[in-house]
Amino acid sequence: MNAQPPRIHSATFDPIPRDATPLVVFDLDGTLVDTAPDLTGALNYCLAEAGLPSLDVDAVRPHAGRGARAILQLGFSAAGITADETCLTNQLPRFLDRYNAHIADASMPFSGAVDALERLRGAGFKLAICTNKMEALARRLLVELQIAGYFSAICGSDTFAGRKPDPVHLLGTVSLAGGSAPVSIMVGDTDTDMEAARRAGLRSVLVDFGYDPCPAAHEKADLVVSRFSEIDASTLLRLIETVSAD
Ligand SMILES: O=C(O)COP(=O)(O)O
Repeated sequence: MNAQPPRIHSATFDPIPRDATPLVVFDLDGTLVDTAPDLTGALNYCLAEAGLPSLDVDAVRPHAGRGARAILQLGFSAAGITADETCLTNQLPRFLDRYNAHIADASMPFSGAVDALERLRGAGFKLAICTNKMEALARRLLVELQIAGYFSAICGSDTFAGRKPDPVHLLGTVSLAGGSAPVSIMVGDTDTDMEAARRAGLRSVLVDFGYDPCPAAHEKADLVVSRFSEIDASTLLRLIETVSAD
């Protein structure tokens, strides 16, 4: 692959570094990969052990980007039980063990996601992951789906001192990937992602097919897309150029 990195023309758009390679930072759950089926599987395993009814994946999907504790809480409250902190803390290792062992049984990249990674890499973009999943789980999922090799950095909720929407998480990811915030774009599906981008000073793209594309997320996003085919190099470069034009 001999594609030259796209150049951002600094004569018009200072202070963007002249030779900076643009970076696209992807959220994972609900953006790049539909992880809801295996998260639901881990939840239902815990519910079955507790003698409680299972939940359908469609009931879990809107909550699937909120982390294991929130998913467990959902399952218990659907059975009419308010799970307190002790209950959640007890259930968490069971949930995570089960999820770790079945992390890619049914989870799949969203339609067009792998083509978009291929296209952007071919156009000279760097790619990274910034997820509120634990880093080890994120790495395992990406390896099992055979897409880990696309990313210059894979950063989870425990990689840095803060997690999204704390800008430390996103700026740390940009730094580890060898990128630069003014030429980096966050692609995500929730208000947490859009808020993180805003606080870190990155441009943002909201995918509206994800788990929680709420009105607040729409309001903060610089661009909203409904399919991966809309995420192409020229669209992203135009978005980057508006940084210093604002
Ligand atoms: O697991 C979570 O808490 C959410 O993960 P995400 O940041 O990839 O959406």
